[in-house]
Amino acid sequence: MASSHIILPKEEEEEEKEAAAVAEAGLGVGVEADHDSPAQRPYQEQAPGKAALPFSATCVRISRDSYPNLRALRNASTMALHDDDAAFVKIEEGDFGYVLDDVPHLTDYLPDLPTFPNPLQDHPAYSTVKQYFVNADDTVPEKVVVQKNSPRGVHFRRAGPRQRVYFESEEVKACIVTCGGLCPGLNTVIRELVCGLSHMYNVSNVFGIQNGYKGFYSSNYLPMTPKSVNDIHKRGGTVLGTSRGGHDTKKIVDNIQDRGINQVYIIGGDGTQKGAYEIYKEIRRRGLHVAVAGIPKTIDNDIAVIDKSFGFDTAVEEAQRAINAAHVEASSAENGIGLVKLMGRYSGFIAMYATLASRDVDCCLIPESPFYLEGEGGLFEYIDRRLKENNHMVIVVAEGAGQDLIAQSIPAADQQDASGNKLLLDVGLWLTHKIKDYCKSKKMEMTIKYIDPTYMIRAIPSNASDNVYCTLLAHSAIHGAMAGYSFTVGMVNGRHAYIPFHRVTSTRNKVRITDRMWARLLSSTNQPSFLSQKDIDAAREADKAANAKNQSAPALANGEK
Ligand SMILES: Nc1ncnc2c1ncn2[C@@H]1O[C@H](COP(=O)(O)OP(=O)(O)O)[C@@H](O)[C@H]1O
Ligand SMILES: O=P(O)(O)OC[C@H]1O[C@](O)(COP(=O)(O)O)[C@@H](O)[C@@H]1O
Ligand SMILES: [Mg+2]
Repeated sequence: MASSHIILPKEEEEEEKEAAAVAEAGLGVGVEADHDSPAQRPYQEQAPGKAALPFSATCVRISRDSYPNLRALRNASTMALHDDDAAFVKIEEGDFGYVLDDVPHLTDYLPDLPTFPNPLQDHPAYSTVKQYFVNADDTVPEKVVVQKNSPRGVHFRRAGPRQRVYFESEEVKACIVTCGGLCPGLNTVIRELVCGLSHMYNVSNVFGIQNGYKGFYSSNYLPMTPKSVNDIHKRGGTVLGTSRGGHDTKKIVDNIQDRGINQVYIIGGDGTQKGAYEIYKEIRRRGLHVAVAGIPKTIDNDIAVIDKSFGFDTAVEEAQRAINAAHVEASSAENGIGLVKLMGRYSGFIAMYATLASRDVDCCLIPESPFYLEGEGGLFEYIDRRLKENNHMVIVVAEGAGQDLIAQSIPAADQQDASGNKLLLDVGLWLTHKIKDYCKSKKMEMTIKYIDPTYMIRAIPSNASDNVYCTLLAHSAIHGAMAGYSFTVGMVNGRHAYIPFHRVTSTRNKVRITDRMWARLLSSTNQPSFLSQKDIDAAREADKAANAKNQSAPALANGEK
């Protein structure tokens, strides 16, 4: 395969200079392992017990010294990669600007591990599957919209069962932990991990870690069986308990090592995936035969790279009940206003999708789109107009919206939770008072009903489609761990993929107010955009800069395919 193909015109000169400097200093791309192409090493021909190599072509260890490749990755995507992470990044470059941002494999530091046939091939239920195993070289593109001459861009390793695995079923000792806030579907993922390990790979040693990361070193591990988890998907929350804080890498890995755990399944959001990455790095430093699989969870749906996080659909669906109630209350009163607060600390995906789904919402406020109350084009003016036209209105506000505005009238205490997340001021309550005061000042009779369903929404079990999604995520995670990879699993453009930890933790998805999805919302509610021409130009410029960096394709909004 060709390499060093992505050279972007913008920085060509700079690149050349850097490459020359690297060559002069005698530095370069450090090749960790050189793997044959699949044609040269059909699995069937391998001597039993000999390590099957995890992927074809060159596995490159990127370091500060192998700068051109690192630059290629940075250029091929909008990701901001820290140099500290660079030592753990595996990049493979191919023809026409193809970049594989690969996930680490056990053989990266334990090259002589034996392999075993995948027990799935003897499973009667899977005997009808046309292709038992995914092709070892299959990858999934990060961007699917490309132009004729654009480079092929960043790809991730496709998820799925491999022909050979790096663990014998009897020797697997797996553990599962849930961290961070609750989210519909946690119990379904736990259930499907336990059942999938047992049913697909005959693994019977599975343990639950209680109450998040701290449970690794402060509680007993709970044995879990398909029988003990049979019904848990019908319940909200997590049967294992969860927490924020408590991540102590050394103590966690000490316990993993002492208890002989060799597969770690970590369900949680961006903070949790950062923790999973730290655990992986420590496991690797110690040279342990342990795979780490992250399953991304966040009700806010703001985890980078993946199409959607589990539980999001359920949350949007459940939010309809609150919006309906707000609409009933508002439309039954004279000048009635229904105000619904939905979750979304940094991003307004739940609010945006719940609004678009409902059609009863007159105004949606999200963190990404700053709003103002008074004056021309402000919220009060819109409320005035809407009540005159319709006699009632429904407002949906994401909890992270308007925080700067609130801080102007309520001194922010700047408190944080155990994970270091800033504690938010209640925008719903604040807005209720502000609207009441405004109407009073205008001597306008009105009724406002504030509904906060946030914790009720995230405490319910996942809906049918999320249940299926959770099952697929759990299965993909199991296949990857059995095959010896460490990764975060997720759906990328409709295909499941193994994504490097650094990818999902280095940025956060946000609603892009310059995208068509937000325009759809504005047109469906008819609300003011609260943006001046200057704001719009600035947002466009920011997007342009991001897209210029990502030459492979213009970035699309989450969900806008
Ligand atoms: N940078 C980090 N390194 C290691 N662990 C982290 C990091 N950030 C958060 N965590 C841990 O991840 C867990 C959940 O994090 P949090 O941000 O609260 O939720 P979420 O994972 O849902 O985003 C907590 O136990 C926290 O200590
Ligand atoms: O009250 P808690 O448990 O800290 O959770 C509240 C926060 O959790 C969230 O649901 C997001 O958390 P996750 O990313 O962990 O799912 C936010 O929307 C909300 O601000
Ligand atoms: Mg978080």
